[in-house]
Amino acid sequence: MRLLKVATCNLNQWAMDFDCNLKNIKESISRAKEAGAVIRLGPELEITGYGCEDHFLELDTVTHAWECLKDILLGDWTDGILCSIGMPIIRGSERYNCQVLCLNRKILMIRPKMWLANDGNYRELRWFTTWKQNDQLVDFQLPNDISEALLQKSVPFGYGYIQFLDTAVAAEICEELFTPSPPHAELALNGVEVFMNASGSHHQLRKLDLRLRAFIGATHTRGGVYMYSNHQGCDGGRLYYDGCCCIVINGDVVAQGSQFSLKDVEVLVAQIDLDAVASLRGSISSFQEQASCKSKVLSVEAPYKLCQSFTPQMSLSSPLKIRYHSPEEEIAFGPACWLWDYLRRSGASGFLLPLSGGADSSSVAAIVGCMCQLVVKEIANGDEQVKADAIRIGKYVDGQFPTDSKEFANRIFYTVFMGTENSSEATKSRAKVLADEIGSWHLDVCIDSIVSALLTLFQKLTGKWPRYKVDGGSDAENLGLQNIQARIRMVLAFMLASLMPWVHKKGGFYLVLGSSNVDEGLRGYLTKYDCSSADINPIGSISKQDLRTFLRWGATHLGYSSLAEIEAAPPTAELEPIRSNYNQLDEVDMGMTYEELSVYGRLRKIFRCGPVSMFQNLCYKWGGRLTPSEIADKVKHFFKYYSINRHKMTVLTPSYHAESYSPEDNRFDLRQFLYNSRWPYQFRKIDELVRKFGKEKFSGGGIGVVAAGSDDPKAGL
Ligand SMILES: Nc1ncnc2c1ncn2[C@@H]1O[C@H](COP(=O)(O)OP(=O)(O)OC[C@H]2O[C@@H]([n+]3cccc(C(=O)O)c3)[C@H](O)[C@@H]2O)[C@@H](O)[C@H]1O
Ligand SMILES: Nc1ncnc2c1ncn2[C@@H]1O[C@H](COP(=O)(O)OP(=O)(O)OP(=O)(O)O)[C@@H](O)[C@H]1O
Ligand SMILES: NC(=O)CC[C@H](N)C(=O)O
Repeated sequence: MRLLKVATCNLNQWAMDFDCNLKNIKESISRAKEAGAVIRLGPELEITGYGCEDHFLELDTVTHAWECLKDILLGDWTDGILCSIGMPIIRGSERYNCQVLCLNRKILMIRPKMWLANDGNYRELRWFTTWKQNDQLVDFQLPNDISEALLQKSVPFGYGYIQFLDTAVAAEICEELFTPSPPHAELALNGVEVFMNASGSHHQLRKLDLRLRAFIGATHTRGGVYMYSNHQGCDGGRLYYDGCCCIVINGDVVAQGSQFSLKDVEVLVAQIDLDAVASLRGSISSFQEQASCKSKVLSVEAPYKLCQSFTPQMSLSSPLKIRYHSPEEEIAFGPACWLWDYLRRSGASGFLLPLSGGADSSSVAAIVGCMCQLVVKEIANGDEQVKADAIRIGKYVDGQFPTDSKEFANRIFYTVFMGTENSSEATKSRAKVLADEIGSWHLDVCIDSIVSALLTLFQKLTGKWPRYKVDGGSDAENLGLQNIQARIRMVLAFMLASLMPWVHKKGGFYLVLGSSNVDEGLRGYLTKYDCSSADINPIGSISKQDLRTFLRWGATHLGYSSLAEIEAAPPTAELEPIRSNYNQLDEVDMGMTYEELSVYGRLRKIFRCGPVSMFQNLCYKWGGRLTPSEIADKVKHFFKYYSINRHKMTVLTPSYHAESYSPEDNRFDLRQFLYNSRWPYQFRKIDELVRKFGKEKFSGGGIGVVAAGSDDPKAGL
């Protein structure tokens, strides 16, 4: 037997905070060594943090990364353990995203990334170039001060593996695994038994199985040990890196780390028998055949042994049943962990949420409640960092710390209901009941006097007093009156967020939370610069449908029973007067249901449909119950409002990225914001198709879109 103990980790790095990152790296190495591991794998670009973006263009960033690496190599961290450490490296005039493989205070090899992540949220080609000389390992001259400090002049740089005396080990960097022709395939034929995948990969709902299937697929039919390490947490942007470090052998997961956690460092260790890899490979004839005529990959010799032979002191890690979170849990825990990182790193004293008692703001309130529960739980589990952060943010004194999530929420979470004459008692009371269940500091204010002050001013200016439509007013008057209420709420929310800490003698400021969902954004069913404008939004890329199932789940699993009643109520903006024969309803206002919006959203973004192909697909999907002409009207209606309102996406509050159909304009869904909203060419083509096929019967088929849940097979692996 060749017994090998390996360690991988989830690290909560913060882009550009070198001290924080170095501390976490050292902690993970220490824990790996304590556990007796001889390999330690860390996440991609772990020294700088993954999300540095244009900071990678600064020479300082690369220099500081070398300084941190030098610090690690001058200590005893790498004694007896192969450490794979991620950092940017400049060679000549090219900048690479690299894994630096170190052992016994020396660098054995530098492996630059060959296939960069460059779609969706990723833009690695903006900062790095790919390593293209796959048949070369070149000599890399270490920077002078590193070279002097380590007494090492140069190191092999390029694509290859490290040949130890008893096994072969290679890096495969994040996206490389997901390419059509991944390096591990030929590395396995070259005898590499251990693959180390350093990753910077973000959370997206319902995606974990794609990632796990890739690790399993990589080793199931060709044998091997697959180690995966990832960042975990908010490293300064909209993404939540969702950890899930794991170790897989021959297609079996033998160690699986957490997906959502408040821990800064999580180390996972497994003990495996490499003879199981050799034995599997030896039993597959096709593997033997391909290995015997493989194209050769270069290697670096390392005259060390990593394995132990058969000994009673070691046990073997056995296959685990993979744990998946339900989508409802993902909505609760992902944004909750992201919010915690944001809060503790922003210097704020808490959150303030305009709580309407409707589904969206109540979902945000529930997520903050969930965050408070996680904090209390983690402190009870002995996490000193979470405890220190919670004491600082909650302003606990005399050795006190949070032991009850409601009490903690009361210190750091403010909710405010801002009613008008159009608000119902039902929503006002739902907001209050939910706030009580969560424990937030709840305020209830009536803003009618501010609305009428503005209208009085307007009357003085123009001599006019606008009326609602139900009272005989025009569309413009009706919209104007709604938008005043909505925008006053935003101004008041920011005022309270800056002054309430002073009122409560706390100092600091509160972060204003936004609560518009992905569908409202897509349709533009929100007032620009109203309460949808906030500091951050944990649900900005989650669909209404997913939020509704989350609310039902939260009523029992988070213990906030009022969420069930909130979910059951029909969505309404309550910006127009309620009359015996009129009640403003979202879906009536929008001219489409939230379910339809989800379908349009997925077809537009995930399946890259323009108006014509969306129409064609929907003819197959909905053709059984709607005529082509009805479908054409729906598609045109959607594209008209999507394009009229696209400008609102340019000022969307920064939101947790959770959904691949997000219309977020700043980073993810890059499009123009001034459209010809009549789409004359495209709509004419649709009309031609309606004329041609208007009487035909369509049934079944189309792109496999369901309202929620179906997704791009590739996005956000
Ligand atoms: N192409 C363009 N490029 C840049 N800016 C453009 C623009 N077209 C209009 N604009 C600007 O945008 C303004 C129109 O947008 P906006 O002011 O948002 O107003 P608007 O979209 O007309 O109205 C807001 C809609 O959101 C609905 N709503 C539903 C639920 C809740 C809430 C809420 O707020 O709580 C609101 C409300 O019922 C109404 O239908 C124009 O007055 C103009 O200033
Ligand atoms: N009466 C209110 N009190 C406090 N905040 C409100 C009130 N009405 C609306 N808001 C805030 O404005 C946001 C946008 O209002 P809108 O009516 O569109 O709600 P929504 O997006 O349907 O969300 P919700 O389901 O929370 O009502 C809400 O999410 C909420 O944060
Ligand atoms: N950092 C990367 O290479 C990311 C790759 C891939 N798209 C992912 O989400 O995992």
